[in-house]
Amino acid sequence: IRTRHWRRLGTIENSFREGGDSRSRDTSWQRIITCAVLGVTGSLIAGFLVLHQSGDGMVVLAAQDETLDHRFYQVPCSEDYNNHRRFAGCTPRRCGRAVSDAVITRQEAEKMLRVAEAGFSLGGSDGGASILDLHSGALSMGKHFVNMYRYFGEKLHEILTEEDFQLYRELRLRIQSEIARTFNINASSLYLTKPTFFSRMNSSAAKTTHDEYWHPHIDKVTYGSFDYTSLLYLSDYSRDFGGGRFVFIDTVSNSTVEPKAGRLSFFTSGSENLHHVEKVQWGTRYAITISFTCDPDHSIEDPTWM
Ligand SMILES: O=C(O)CCC(=O)C(=O)O
Ligand SMILES: [Fe+2]
Repeated sequence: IRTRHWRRLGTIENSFREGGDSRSRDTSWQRIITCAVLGVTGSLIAGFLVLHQSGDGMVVLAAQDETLDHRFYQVPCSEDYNNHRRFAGCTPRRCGRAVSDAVITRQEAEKMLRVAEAGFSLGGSDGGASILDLHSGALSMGKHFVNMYRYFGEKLHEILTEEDFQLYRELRLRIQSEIARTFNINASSLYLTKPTFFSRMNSSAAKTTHDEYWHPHIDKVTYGSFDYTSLLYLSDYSRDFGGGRFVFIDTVSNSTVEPKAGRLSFFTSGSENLHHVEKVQWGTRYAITISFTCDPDHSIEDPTWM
């Protein structure tokens, strides 16, 4: 029902615009009909927004208890992309946010969750946020990071298998195709970039600034090379953890994507998509941030078993 409402909103917005144009052809009947149509569509939009707002006034783009095939919400692109080299066929011309529960299966997410749990079992932050980066080997450890490939050496073979790396690569490729399809760009002009990492968040008090995952930020500003950000969730909001919703911060109202195991959320990385993660209140939240750039100079290889 929600999906249908969402699609209908697009249609309503279009009819709104067409309604506006027709006002210039002004017979009084046309004006009366136009006013009536505007009134009805206005209340429908208001109704829609009420329907999709959670108790705290947040618009819910994707609720944990729904399964979405594909939902896209377009937003105007920011100027950020003009401050960097532009790449034809890749640099965003169409910006927005997408959510799909149909790209990655729950079983695949469960496998990745096991990889995350195994990796984090070797270390983890003293505060509320740990990261594990298969590319650089960075793993949170107490108040610092270690290079797990160097630190654990051969012992890692007992924890991370060749198969885990293969699955990671397979999911990454699928996500890349989905981004390309959604934003109408070439999948081959998109490159994996860093940082790309597993995250584990809980309600422990922050011990260093690295634990403060809840600050609003713009990925392109924070990480530079990002053009498209994707997030793959490995656990369920309200079942595995409380708080910890992903929030897009907009001028009129904020909107949330509630994490769900296997849910893929992706968006253009500029300031059109300012966001943050709410503080986790209880439980543990696992996700993977997989980032893409249009700039081949910033591309990184898939991690391999060294
Ligand atoms: O885990 C999330 O939902 C978002 C993480 C994030 O904003 C980031 O990695 O830049
Ligand atoms: Fe982010």
